[in-house]
Amino acid sequence: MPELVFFSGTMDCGKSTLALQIEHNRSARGLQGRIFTRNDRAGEGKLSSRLGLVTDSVEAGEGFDFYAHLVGHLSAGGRADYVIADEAQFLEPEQVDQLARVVDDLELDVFAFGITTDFRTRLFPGSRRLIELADRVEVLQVEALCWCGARATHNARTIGGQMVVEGAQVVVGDVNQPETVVGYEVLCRRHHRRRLTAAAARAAALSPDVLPVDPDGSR
Ligand SMILES: Nc1ncnc2c1ncn2[C@@H]1O[C@H](COP(=O)(O)OP(=O)(O)O)[C@@H](O)[C@H]1O
Ligand SMILES: Cc1cn([C@H]2C[C@H](O)[C@@H](COP(=O)(O)O)O2)c(=O)[nH]c1=O
Repeated sequence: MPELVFFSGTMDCGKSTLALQIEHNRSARGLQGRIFTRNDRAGEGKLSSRLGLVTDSVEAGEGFDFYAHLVGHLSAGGRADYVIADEAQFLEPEQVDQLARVVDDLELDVFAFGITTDFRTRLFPGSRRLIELADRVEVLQVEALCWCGARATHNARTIGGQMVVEGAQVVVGDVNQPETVVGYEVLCRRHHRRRLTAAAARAAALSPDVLPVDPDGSR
């Protein structure tokens, strides 16, 4: 039975790498995939991983119709054995519905990859719809880690090195960026709640201990 599978996790946990591996293993056996992405850091029409691998893809931008695209491709004599959709958090809910229809009506496996929640810990609309519709939701085996060593479960956005909790939901960016640009850092929930990034924790550790206040003012 074909399936809609959602591989989800934080930023930097290996989702795009897995997408490229699935593509590699299947194409090595003569299968042909249709690869889609949206707003990849490497640019339009690219699916890239931090391991340096990149492949061409179809940009599934605003209003793009997956079902119509695949029906058009197949009707024109094209082949499609499976579908990969990376950065799926950015998809519109209707586009996720189209992916489910691709599984059910065109009988193709669809592998979607995306981050679950945004920098404010809220579900992205595309991820929400995938959780609602997917046959399976898979959490990646490689753990991204918070600076404290705990499993990273949340994504923080930083501007000028400071964690922020206000701003547009979508700002394309990366982890390990210089302080001057918008960046991201993966954290455990405890440190996300306390807004304690690696830099903030370092600064706190370096600052001199605050002495207890002397109640009668004699010290
Ligand atoms: N220099 C490196 N050596 C080994 N592994 C690396 C290196 N750089 C990145 N990685 C691995 O790649 C992962 C990020 O992969 P990527 O597919 O780009 O993540 P995602 O799509 O989830 O954001 C990291 O978690 C790490 O495991
Ligand atoms: C948390 C968060 C992330 N983004 C952007 C930043 C990146 O361009 C992608 C995630 O890509 P990755 O391959 O999973 O690292 O999403 C965003 O726009 N808004 C957010 O809140």
